[in-house]
Amino acid sequence: LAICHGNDAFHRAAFALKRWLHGRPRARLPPGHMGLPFVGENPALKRYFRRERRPDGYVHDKKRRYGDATGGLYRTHLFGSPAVLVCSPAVNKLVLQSPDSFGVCWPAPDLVGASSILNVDGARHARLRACVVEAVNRPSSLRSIACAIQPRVAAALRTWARKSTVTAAVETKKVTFENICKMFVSMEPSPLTEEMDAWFAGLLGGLRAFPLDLPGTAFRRALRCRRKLSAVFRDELRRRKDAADGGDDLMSALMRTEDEGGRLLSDEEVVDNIVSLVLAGYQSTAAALMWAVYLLAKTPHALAKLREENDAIRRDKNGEFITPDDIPKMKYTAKVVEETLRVANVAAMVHRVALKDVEYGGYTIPQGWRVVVWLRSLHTDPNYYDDPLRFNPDRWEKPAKPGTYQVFGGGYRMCAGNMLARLQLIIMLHHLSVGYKWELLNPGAEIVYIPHSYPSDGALIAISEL
Ligand code: HEM
Repeated sequence: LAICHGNDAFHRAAFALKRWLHGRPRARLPPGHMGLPFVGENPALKRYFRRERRPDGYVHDKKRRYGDATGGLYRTHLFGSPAVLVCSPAVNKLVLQSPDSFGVCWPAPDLVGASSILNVDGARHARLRACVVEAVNRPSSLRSIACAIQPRVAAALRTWARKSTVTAAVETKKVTFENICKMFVSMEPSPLTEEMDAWFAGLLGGLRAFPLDLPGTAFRRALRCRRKLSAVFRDELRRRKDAADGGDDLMSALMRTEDEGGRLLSDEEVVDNIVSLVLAGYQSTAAALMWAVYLLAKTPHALAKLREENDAIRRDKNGEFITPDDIPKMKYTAKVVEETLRVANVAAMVHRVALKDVEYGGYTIPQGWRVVVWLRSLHTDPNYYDDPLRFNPDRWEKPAKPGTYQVFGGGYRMCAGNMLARLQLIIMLHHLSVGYKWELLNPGAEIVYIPHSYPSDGALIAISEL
């Protein structure tokens, strides 16, 4: 305890000295605690997530201890850096929508890719973002994507039923990866894509690990996986250029992207972005699909309503696949999608760094400190959602209170694939609800929250055709 207090006092003193030297002695840090030297509150965070299995307890206990009057700001030390944790609609908005004050901050930028959309700022970011949004998030592109991915989803579900017992987490990953390979680089499943899947898992493991480039570390392995993935995509790029075959997918859209001076993206930029786009869109979507399967199995009345709506659509369509034109009619399905995303909290938090001292509510977020935007605490706060841990699609009869629904982040870096993620959920919910019945084999399986939230058995289900 004495060491903790000593560490906190040290950081407060360093802050006070700096403010005093800058002639602003009255500036205050938000309330909170810096935890242990070097590791900060990481062990406490792990305890809440891993041992106590109540991830929201970390923020709720801070609110209880230091009060709500802070406006949702708490000082801490997380992921190797002094940090301010933010967790209210107003302050989240400030952080996510102020590019001049808060920049992107990845623990390992090399793994993400130096010229990736996730890493760059300013005009470069805007240019890449426009390209990605155009290629995967606009109604015109979603129409062709719906055609391309639906047969695979329908076939995957038939395979699940043939096996009769499957682990939803494994199967949703498989079908999502196959679809992403198809949409982004026109690759069909092959032994190579299977290897790539394992390399992406290695890459993701490194992003979550301490960035220590030593033999045997997850980080070293992730660097190796990234190099292999870059080599595969570089070969594909070269092949397209040699054959003068641009293709019609996300890679081709990146290959056509120009800056104001008419300069095309370099090969490195295309490759960096393809790697990070797969990374951004793959496991997140797969996890959301798995949670939909899980939550519906636990909520039969919601599944019955979903089935009723989708049966009617199927009858209207005479067995043809759905298109984005059908989506406005799928009102209950849309509620299931939003509620799944709210409860699943696939992206629990996002990270920024303060580019300058920022004042908010009488406190200072110091320049250079990490800012952890705790998205999930909004979605599990009873002030914003009645009985927040209950899966209740009907709650979407009314829209969420402003600023309290941030499953895709917000502002100029809000998820560039949010409509694509929603479309994939809608397509799977449609085919699953009209064609199959399923039940959880371990309904009481514990929920684990590290490295991300999922039932400990991966949602093992028995599934058969209706
Ligand atoms: C359920 C699935 C998904 C969830 C929960 C999710 C969540 C998020 C969140 C919270 C952010 C904001 C990160 C930040 O502010 O730093 C983000 C950014 C991003 N996401 Fe998603 N995402 C999902 C699916 C996808 C898909 C399918 C794509 C496909 C391309 C995608 C591409 C991106 C990109 C490119 C960004 C960075 C945007 C930018 O910096 O301008 N995401 N996502």
